[in-house]
Amino acid sequence: MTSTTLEPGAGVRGSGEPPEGGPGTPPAGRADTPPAGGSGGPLDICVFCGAGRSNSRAIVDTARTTGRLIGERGHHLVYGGGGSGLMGEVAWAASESGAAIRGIIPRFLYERERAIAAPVQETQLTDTLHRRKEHMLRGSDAFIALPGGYGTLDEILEVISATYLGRSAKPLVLVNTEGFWDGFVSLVETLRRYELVAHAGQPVFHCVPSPEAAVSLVERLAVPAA
Ligand SMILES: CC(C)=CCNc1ncnc2c1ncn2[C@@H]1O[C@H](COP(=O)(O)O)[C@@H](O)[C@H]1O
Repeated sequence: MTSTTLEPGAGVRGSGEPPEGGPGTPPAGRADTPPAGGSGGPLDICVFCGAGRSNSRAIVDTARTTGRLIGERGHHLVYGGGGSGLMGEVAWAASESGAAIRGIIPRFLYERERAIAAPVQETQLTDTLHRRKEHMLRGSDAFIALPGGYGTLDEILEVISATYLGRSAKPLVLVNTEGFWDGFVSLVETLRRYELVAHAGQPVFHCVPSPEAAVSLVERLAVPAA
């Protein structure tokens, strides 16, 4: 059974068949003890990751493991709605382990990112990338970022900005497979060193070595919506 939530003016699309084929812990956004969350209920976990597939076996495995864990632990997946690349890997693994899945995708990306091949139960079509991010931020309890490209960076910075400006308290956890995020963490340290960003009231992001650590951390920090 699939359903699609629409923005005004958006077209209805469904979901379809499966796609083809199926280190370290750098300093987090901040080192202080995070606030207690974790009521133990199911979370709407939004996963940001690449629409491409990556040439790294470890990164593809990270995507699959993240999706699998979300389903196995009884959580729901919110993601960018694509059916190919790392997004497709997360979604199919989550689906195979029983997760409810909501895909949020701009209409203009629906075909390009093979949303028809994604195992979503609910597809939300938006008019713009901006609206997609708004829905992801508002409709999720926590965010896990896997390796990705410009779009993933954009999504991460959207959450970081909202947290930094005190407009969100939802945790963001970066999965640092093969040190993928080391350069990003280092850039943030540079911004701090030059006093162009300050410490926010809470960590603006966390960085962990594995999907297991990421899911455990969001379970501890996130507060499910009532
Ligand atoms: C430099 C910069 C931040 C550019 C902003 N560019 C973007 N902004 C928002 N979403 C995007 C952007 N580029 C790609 N996306 C979308 O974000 C998702 C992840 O993209 P990516 O593979 O990480 O790439 C894909 O659905 C992709 O189509």
